[in-house]
Amino acid sequence: MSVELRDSMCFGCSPQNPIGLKLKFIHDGDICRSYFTGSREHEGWPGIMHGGLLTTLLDEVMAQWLYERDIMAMTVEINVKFSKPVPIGQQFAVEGKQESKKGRLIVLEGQVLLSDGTVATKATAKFIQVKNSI
Ligand SMILES: CCCCCCCC(=O)SCCNC(=O)CCNC(=O)[C@H](O)C(C)(C)COP(=O)(O)OP(=O)(O)OC[C@H]1O[C@@H](n2cnc3c(N)ncnc32)[C@H](O)[C@@H]1OP(=O)(O)O
Repeated sequence: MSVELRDSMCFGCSPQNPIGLKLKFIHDGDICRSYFTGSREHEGWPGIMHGGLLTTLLDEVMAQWLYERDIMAMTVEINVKFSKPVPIGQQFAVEGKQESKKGRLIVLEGQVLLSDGTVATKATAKFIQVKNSI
């Protein structure tokens, strides 16, 4: 990898960040997937995952999809549709995959899936490829 994340304090994935989400990723064909179980610290409305945190989770799996493929890119836009509440205390999956690429602009799609397979949240994000010097 061109940019070393080992010493990073990335809020999404660093194991060293004491207040981070400490996400781990599974690269399954053309999908990057992570699992998360929210607790009281992650709620907005009582018992429900905070939407901003769901957005962070989606942004992170999409960024990791790119990172796994040695593509250094930064999020420039993200659109999120929250269709169903995501309860805390129950594991859910967060997935990302590439939708298109044109020049430096890469569009990815993401979704949050509840344990019964229901799609609770959908996202589309635009990333711009940057030089390997973030
Ligand atoms: C892997 C572990 C880390 C995971 C982290 C999770 C992901 C993140 O949170 S990233 C952090 C949040 N994002 C940021 O901070 C990005 C802030 N933005 C920037 O720094 C700059 O916009 C940057 C560097 C991305 C691009 O700047 P720059 O290189 O000057 O590009 P710029 O000329 O503005 O745009 C490049 C092209 O993209 C296009 N473009 C830019 N934004 C958009 C957009 N929103 N929609 C469509 N096209 C766009 C431009 O029109 C331009 O097109 P063309 O080349 O045809 O003229």
